[in-house]
Amino acid sequence: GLRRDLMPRHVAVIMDGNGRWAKQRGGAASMGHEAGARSLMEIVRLSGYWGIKVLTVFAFSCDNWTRPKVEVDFLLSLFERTLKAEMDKFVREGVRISVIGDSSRLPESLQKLINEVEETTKNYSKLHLLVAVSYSGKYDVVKACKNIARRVKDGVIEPEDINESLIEQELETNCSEFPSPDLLIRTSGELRISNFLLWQLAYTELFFAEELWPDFGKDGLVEAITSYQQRQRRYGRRVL
Ligand SMILES: CC(C)CCOP(=O)(O)OP(=O)(O)O
Ligand SMILES: [Mg+2]
Repeated sequence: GLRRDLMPRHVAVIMDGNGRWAKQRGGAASMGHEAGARSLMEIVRLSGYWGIKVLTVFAFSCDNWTRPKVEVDFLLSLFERTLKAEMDKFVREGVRISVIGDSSRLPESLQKLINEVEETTKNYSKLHLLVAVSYSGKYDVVKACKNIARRVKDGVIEPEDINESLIEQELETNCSEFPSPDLLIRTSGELRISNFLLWQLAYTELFFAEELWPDFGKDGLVEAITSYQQRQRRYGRRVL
């Protein structure tokens, strides 16, 4: 069984497979995304119950903007509906919500809702849920570089002051108590990072699940965490 003392503090998830799940059932992608939202709420519930402190989920990447407008509009409205529908539960359970990504591209109504949800839940500490929307790892690093270059240009810092910690403070995961994921789970059998967190995944354990995201639940999460708990993390050292 799972060992609570070996629970990963920060789990990151690339939720993939909604489209294939819908196709298997003769439905449109929207049917898969609806099922995927239910899957996410189950994983949030289990993460909080098992004492995981941070859960970062890839909900919509910068590259997803190239999908058909009908699917993009559906996904954005699904985010809004889900945030509204689940808000009471987040408040009751003490789940802090942060949305990372280029929010300037989101509809005004969704930006407003995100600000309200982040403000309402900012002091909760049961579980910190980071939802990556209009996000990519390269977007995050480029933005950090711009901010740092501006500070050097303004004379606030010198190039010599730039180090790993200073960069991490500029990444959007800086809001998290544990910014580096211990475990990354990707569903649907795809074996790639797809421009998710990049800097932060430097020493993250990777787990690839066959299940399509809507089919990923307690059994899948137990399998992923059990695999994680059996691994020896060396961080490049020689361990005798
Ligand atoms: C937006 C994101 C959560 C969607 C993940 O599923 P997907 O639409 O990429 O599904 P497929 O890879 O099966 O098409
Ligand atoms: Mg996909």
